[in-house]
Amino acid sequence: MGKTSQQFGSRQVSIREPLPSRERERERANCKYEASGMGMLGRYCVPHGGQQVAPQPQVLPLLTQVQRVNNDLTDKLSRMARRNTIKFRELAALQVHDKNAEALQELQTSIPEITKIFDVHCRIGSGTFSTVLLGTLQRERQLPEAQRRRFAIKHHNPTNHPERILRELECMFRMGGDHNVIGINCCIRYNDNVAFVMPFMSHDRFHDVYRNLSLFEVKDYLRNLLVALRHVHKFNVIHRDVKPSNILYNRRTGKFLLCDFGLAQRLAEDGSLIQASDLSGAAALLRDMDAAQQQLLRHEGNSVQAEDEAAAHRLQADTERRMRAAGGGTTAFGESNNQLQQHPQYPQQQLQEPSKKDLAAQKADTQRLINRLRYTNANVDPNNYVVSTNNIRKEMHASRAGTPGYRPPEVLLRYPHQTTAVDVWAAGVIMLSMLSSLHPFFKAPNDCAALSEIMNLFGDVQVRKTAFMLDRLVLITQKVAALDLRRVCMRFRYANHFLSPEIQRRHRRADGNMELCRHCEQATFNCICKHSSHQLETYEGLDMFPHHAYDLLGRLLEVNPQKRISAEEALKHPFFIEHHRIVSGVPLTHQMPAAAAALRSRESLQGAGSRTLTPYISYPPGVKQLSNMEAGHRPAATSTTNV
Ligand SMILES: Nc1ncnc2c1ncn2[C@@H]1O[C@H](COP(=O)(O)OP(=O)(O)OP(=O)(O)O)[C@@H](O)[C@H]1O
Repeated sequence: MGKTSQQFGSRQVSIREPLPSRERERERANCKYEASGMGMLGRYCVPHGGQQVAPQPQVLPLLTQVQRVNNDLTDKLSRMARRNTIKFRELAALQVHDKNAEALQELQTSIPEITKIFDVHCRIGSGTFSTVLLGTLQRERQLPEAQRRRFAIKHHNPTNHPERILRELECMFRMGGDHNVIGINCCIRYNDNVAFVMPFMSHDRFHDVYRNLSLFEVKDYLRNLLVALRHVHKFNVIHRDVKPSNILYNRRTGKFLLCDFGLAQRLAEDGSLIQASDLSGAAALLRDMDAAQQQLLRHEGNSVQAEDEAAAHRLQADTERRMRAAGGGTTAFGESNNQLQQHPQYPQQQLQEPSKKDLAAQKADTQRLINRLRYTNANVDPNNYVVSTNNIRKEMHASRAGTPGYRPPEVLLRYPHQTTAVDVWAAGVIMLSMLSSLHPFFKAPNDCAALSEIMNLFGDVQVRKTAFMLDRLVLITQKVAALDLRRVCMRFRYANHFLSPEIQRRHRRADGNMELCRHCEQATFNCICKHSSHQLETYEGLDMFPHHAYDLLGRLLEVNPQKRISAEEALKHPFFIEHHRIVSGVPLTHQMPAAAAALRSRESLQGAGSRTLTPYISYPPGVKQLSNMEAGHRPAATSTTNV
């Protein structure tokens, strides 16, 4: 069809008219050629199993067309991605707006008194048991915004048990306002609705900061946390819910507060837990509170926020003083994963950008390790994985209060005589996330899986020994070797380094395969087993955390609660005693970004509120980049986008 031929000498040349599109398709399907390398855009076609040949003349226009279609498609896709990003943003803004309005309305209708005292601005946080809103005093309306004191108004859900509310109130009143523990200004009750008024502190979400905190900041965070725990534990109280979302940490000012005592439990002198239904102290508490309430509101106000700038200046002065005293040395600040390549002791690690394939392989490898850490045998009965070794005392009632992922082995083993060591374990889990850049580190759906996660990290022997000591027998189907905490943390934190094609190539066998450890399933040069028999790559100079950090981590995460370090002891650990050295000649602001940022002016009311509560939206990778570029940001390395 549509084909004419002309005779030129001995050669016959066929001229074909353009084919209608359906026929073109048929022709393409019949074509015995497949594009080489670059799909249909390849410059040469290769017959099946054959040699490269120049493309047929009629294939060329086809290829150009395909290229054009391909370009159009890419254009369309990126336009769609951009449209989706905008939609996501609008939706998120709408949702925030709705929830804000809803929370404000709820507070106004359930405790009308509040609106006579406070201007309530926006919602700053919400949990399972409450909604927290930002408020300022109406009588300070005439003051400039920067001088108005700010309060966090925690509106308890009416379904909250009064005992829980009372317990939280008592903890905040008796222990709060000092040693990094949140205080309370007043408590308002109207029928079955209760609101706590506390000092407001603008803070950073752990999600946003844990991956790029400097050594100095990690030390500071942990020291502050341990100071708070030491204070709480002196009162014989277990917080029971130590986790990042209950810690208010402002990276700009270095300020730190431990909050949310809703699950706190008091220990009696003999170490037994005081039962939740014991309300005998309520009358005394209310009397004491009555006396203090007026004074608190008048004098203390919101000292936290007002002190932000003063604290920042103090921080700056303090650092300058230390800088003068240190007079030089190596920096301990701001050395993050990204700075690995500039490390003086690692000059040879000029790692090139990994290709897409390498990145995919790295991601898969890391996911395999995470799966290994989180592995639970599917045949285990989650309700019957631990039995008492003591047949006489059959009951296994023990408090399980706390957040999954932060519960220590003694809680998972249903041990009734729990102590303040419960909080120390949770502090260890937070430190583990910081050192490994993996958060949440433990992510089990139930207590049985949580115990196997702990076993996958510390080995079955450790857990079974502890269980036996606590009169428990753990039933396991498979032995697990203990892992080395430092190597595990570094494997996650410096994944780019360990999985870089250069390093992998260096350790590959002659047959091109990588030798793997039988236990941890990692390459032998980077075996993460605690007792490894392989020849390991030395890490000297690679890690920003000193050995002391891992020693402290191991003590906080001691499986046996009776051997676990206390908050008081942990504060004396060499990790906190080491001096921070500052490089002379380098501007302080470059060494310690927090100090520089602290000099910025105070945030606006809305700004402070929205920084504290910004929703997370996960975008597909392409979309995320677009959204960042639109917002004028550099593409972030995180999987979530701050909208
Ligand atoms: N004083 C404060 N200043 C600023 N923000 C606060 C303050 N207190 C609480 N928030 C914010 O409100 C959030 C929820 O507070 P809190 O943990 O006390 O509530 P909750 O209902 O007990 O939460 P959860 O269910 O997580 O235990 C916190 O994560 C924090 O972001």
